Amino acid sequence: MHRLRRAGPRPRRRRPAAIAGGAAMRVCIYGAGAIGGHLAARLAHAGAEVAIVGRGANLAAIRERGLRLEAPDLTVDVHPTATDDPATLGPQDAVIVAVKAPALASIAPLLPALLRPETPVVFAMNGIPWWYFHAHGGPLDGRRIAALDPGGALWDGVGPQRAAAGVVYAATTVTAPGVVRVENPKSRLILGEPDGSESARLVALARLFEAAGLAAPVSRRVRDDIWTKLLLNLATGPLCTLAGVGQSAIAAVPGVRAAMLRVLQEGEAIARALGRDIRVDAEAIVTGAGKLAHKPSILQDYELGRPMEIDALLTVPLALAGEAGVAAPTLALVAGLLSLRAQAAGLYTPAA
Ligand SMILES: NC(=O)C1=CN([C@@H]2O[C@H](COP(=O)(O)OP(=O)(O)OC[C@H]3O[C@@H](n4cnc5c(N)ncnc54)[C@H](OP(=O)(O)O)[C@@H]3O)[C@@H](O)[C@H]2O)C=CC1
Ligand SMILES: CC(C)(CO)C(=O)C(=O)O
Repeated sequence: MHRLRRAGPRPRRRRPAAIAGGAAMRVCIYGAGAIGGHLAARLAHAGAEVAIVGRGANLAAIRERGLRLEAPDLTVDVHPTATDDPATLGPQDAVIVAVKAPALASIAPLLPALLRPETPVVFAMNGIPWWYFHAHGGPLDGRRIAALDPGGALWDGVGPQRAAAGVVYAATTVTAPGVVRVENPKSRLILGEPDGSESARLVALARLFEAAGLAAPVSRRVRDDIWTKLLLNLATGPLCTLAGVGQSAIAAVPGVRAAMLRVLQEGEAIARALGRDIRVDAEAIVTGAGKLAHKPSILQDYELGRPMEIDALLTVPLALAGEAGVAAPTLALVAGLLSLRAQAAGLYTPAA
């Protein structure tokens, strides 16, 4: 039994989605930190068959005491299957990867043990994904991004045809091993296929998350969603990390707020030059970000001495801006400073 403590009125317990044949959908969450822990806890609480691949102190705590989610709408302790060896879990109906981008190369060889020929792999991560140009169409179709998939381990070993996007809106922190706190009241996981189809595999997964109390729309234009989310990361992550404070603190300083607005405008121009149909309300985004004390995950990484997602969040978007002939001087400045700081801390090595 899960121990429950809920904030607010008791939500209706929904039945988990089922796959063809009536069996419960087996989902593996690879990487049980802030985002993976949040997703796994909701699924487990809703009764889905969820297993976690984790490591270290976090895994030890989940095995010993279970996983605790503290979200505005739900506080719950769950006890999902948790392991450091994906081979012990066997093939899944869906895999959700929620590690930081620099960890992808090391997990790539271990993912196939979780896969049947039809198993989708959702990368619930920030930034430009390694598969971005798969099914993109146009002259860039099928282009690989070496900085995000060194040696092609994911493209060749997992395959872009399995890949799907997971765009996460949830300001989340691991506050202690096995304990995940979500700050914003309305979390969201936008799912999307690279080819824009509303596939049965994502619709089934979306139903599962919706049943678990997490909004999970399936987007037909998920690259637009990837960029819209990335703009928020660009406006918050680097400046918070340079200042060593959370979002509300930077947004309260007029000069920094102005830089956040400029970064959003530059990011939007890059996205539009790449064909994305997005138009953001920069003022509203900065105001919204400034309401949360949240330390962006890239700052969390810096403070905890973990490899930082500089390539997926900054280097690759800036390289794409350069190719598209879009000037992004403010973004280049904050990215350059952050890169230097990350290199000095031994948390990032630029590609040669
Ligand atoms: N936190 C947030 O608010 C948000 C984060 N995101 C994005 O979501 C993605 C995940 O971020 P987040 O959850 O914050 O990151 P965390 O660092 O909190 O979680 C990642 C987890 O993966 C584990 N991990 C890394 N490598 C392996 C491995 N080889 N085997 C097993 N487990 C492994 C890490 O273990 P260890 O701790 O030992 O490194 C950690 O527990 C990132 O792309 C991030 O940018 C998106 C929206 C919001
Ligand atoms: C919550 C948000 C948007 C903060 O920048 C994020 O994605 C992160 O922490 O990485």
